[in-house]
Amino acid sequence: MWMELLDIKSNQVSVLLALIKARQEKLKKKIGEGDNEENMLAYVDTLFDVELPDTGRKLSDEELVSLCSEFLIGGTDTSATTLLWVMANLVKHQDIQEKLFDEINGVVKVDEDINEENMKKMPYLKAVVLETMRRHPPGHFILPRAVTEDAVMNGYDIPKDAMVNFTVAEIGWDSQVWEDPMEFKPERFLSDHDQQKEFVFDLKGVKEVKMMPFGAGRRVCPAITMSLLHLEFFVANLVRGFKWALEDGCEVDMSEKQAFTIVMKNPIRPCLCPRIVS
Ligand code: HEM
Repeated sequence: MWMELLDIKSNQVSVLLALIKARQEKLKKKIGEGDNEENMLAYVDTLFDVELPDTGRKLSDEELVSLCSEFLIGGTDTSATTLLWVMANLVKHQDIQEKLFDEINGVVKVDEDINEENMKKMPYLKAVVLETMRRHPPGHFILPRAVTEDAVMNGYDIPKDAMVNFTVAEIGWDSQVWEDPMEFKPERFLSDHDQQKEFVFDLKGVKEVKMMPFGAGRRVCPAITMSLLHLEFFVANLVRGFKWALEDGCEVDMSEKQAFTIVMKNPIRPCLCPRIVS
């Protein structure tokens, strides 16, 4: 098992390090100066000159690989899994899919594309994505935290240096906070929605933590805004273009399976029917 893990790690290093080194060389030689691609700042570029505060040393090759793969893994599987859960719920709840389709159609003109501006006028779309993240957070734990001093919480002693984990899914399923927590009801996010203002939910838990699919505190996911935007964009386009359903007699199986994230044990195999908007 341990040898297998080391093997995977060494494969990861050999694939990513070649790309990282190629990028570093390109930057050094300033090949293609003036062309757009080279003027773009890549995530890895920001790591080359980092000096660690304690020792002043630069990041090692292995550390560069770890940081880049964290970014790639953290940014792909999470969004893909969430998208699958959204679509599964829309297939299961055809009424919700139709309501979302009507919202999109009411906002976007026939010859217009969906964009960031018109998505701001789609509170139900945002509610569908948030409800999916509450009911099916792709990660059931966030990164563990270390306790820096002895503490007492709710009568429990938490000693210094203890490791604390957060049960993300259970927080979002708490029946004292959410009515019918296991039901998929996007409307719950619209109850406080003031039509005059843009729909904002305290997802970072700044005032109170009601769910935490992106974590919380200073290590909260740095890509919240971008990933919500991506998800909303994908969902809006998929629903606008097609009616999503299963073959007659088939049912959506919402069972979960632990992979890198919590995925569908039996992913949906939907039938897509192009929507004709007139
Ligand atoms: C649905 C999409 C996503 C979900 C649910 C998600 C969730 C999370 C969670 C739970 C954490 C740990 C936060 C904590 O411990 O408090 C995290 C960290 C992180 N996420 Fe995301 N994430 C998503 C998308 C992305 C994307 C698209 C990127 C990058 C392009 C990304 C990059 C990162 C990075 C770099 C960290 C580590 C931050 C740190 O260590 O300080 N995530 N994410």
